[in-house]
Amino acid sequence: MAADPAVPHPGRLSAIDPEPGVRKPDPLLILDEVTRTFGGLVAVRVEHLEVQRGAITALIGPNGAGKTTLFNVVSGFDRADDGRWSFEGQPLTGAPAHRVARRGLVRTFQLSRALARLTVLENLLLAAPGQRGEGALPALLRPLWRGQERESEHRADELLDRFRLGPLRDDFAGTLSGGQRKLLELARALMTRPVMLLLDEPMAGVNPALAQSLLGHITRLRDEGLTVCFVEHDMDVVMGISDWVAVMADGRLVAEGPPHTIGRNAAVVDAYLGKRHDEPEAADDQGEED
Ligand SMILES: Nc1ncnc2c1ncn2[C@@H]1O[C@H](COP(=O)(O)OP(=O)(O)OP(=O)(O)O)[C@@H](O)[C@H]1O
Repeated sequence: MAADPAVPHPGRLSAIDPEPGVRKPDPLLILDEVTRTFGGLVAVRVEHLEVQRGAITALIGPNGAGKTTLFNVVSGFDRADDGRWSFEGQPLTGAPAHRVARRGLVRTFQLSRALARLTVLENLLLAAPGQRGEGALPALLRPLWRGQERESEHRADELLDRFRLGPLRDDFAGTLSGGQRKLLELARALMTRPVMLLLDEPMAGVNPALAQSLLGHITRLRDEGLTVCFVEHDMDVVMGISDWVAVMADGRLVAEGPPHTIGRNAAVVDAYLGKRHDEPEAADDQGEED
């Protein structure tokens, strides 16, 4: 992927007011009044959020803040109760996952048990666009698909080289280490040449050496023009690679800003410390398993 000169450098974000819901110079994803409730619990209530094109945005917040639910809603794996969102200037509200992915907004998933039983290469080919089904029409179109399959395999090999997974091409995905699985998840998401990636805790379970390499891969993808939004608990990772940080607490967007401003933001300190003060240590001892 070549760098697109039309993409404003993410550094331009540093000139923006660090306010929740602030307008961005080139928003790729825009959310308005997005609400998701579970029974009486309001898991997400985001009034306005813009994600800048070509930047790495970290979505942080204490446990239960609504980060994953927001990812699920936007990527079409869950439904919102209310709200609107658009991607590249076109409405995306309520679109199912496969249509969201086709529009170029792709999220990574942890390797499932079923995928662990396939080889690394098969995992990538399964993520390729236009996977064919069974039946008469597929049989008729087979010659067309051969070309597409060659193209998918070529793309898969490019990605395996890029992430240094080439030697593991024919190994079962289930035999990979935690870090290698994360690389495979990233490679799978890139098979469709997305415009924006949603990564849920990309560093979880990755050893420090591979974490550095993974961070390098993510920043290089950003430098090539990809927009990245990721949920992460590790603040070193957030500080290390993000251009912008959005903070959720109790379903709401409570703060936004460049990474260096976030630690001293009162709403962020409240969100994290308030949570701990609300939950006395004794409660942990009596708590149920989750
Ligand atoms: N399917 C569900 N059914 C009921 N409640 C849910 C469901 N999914 C999420 N919740 C609740 O919604 C709230 C937000 O959860 P969510 O997982 O989005 O938070 P999070 O910020 O991603 O947390 P973590 O950092 O711990 O993953 C939590 O109170 C959670 O218990």
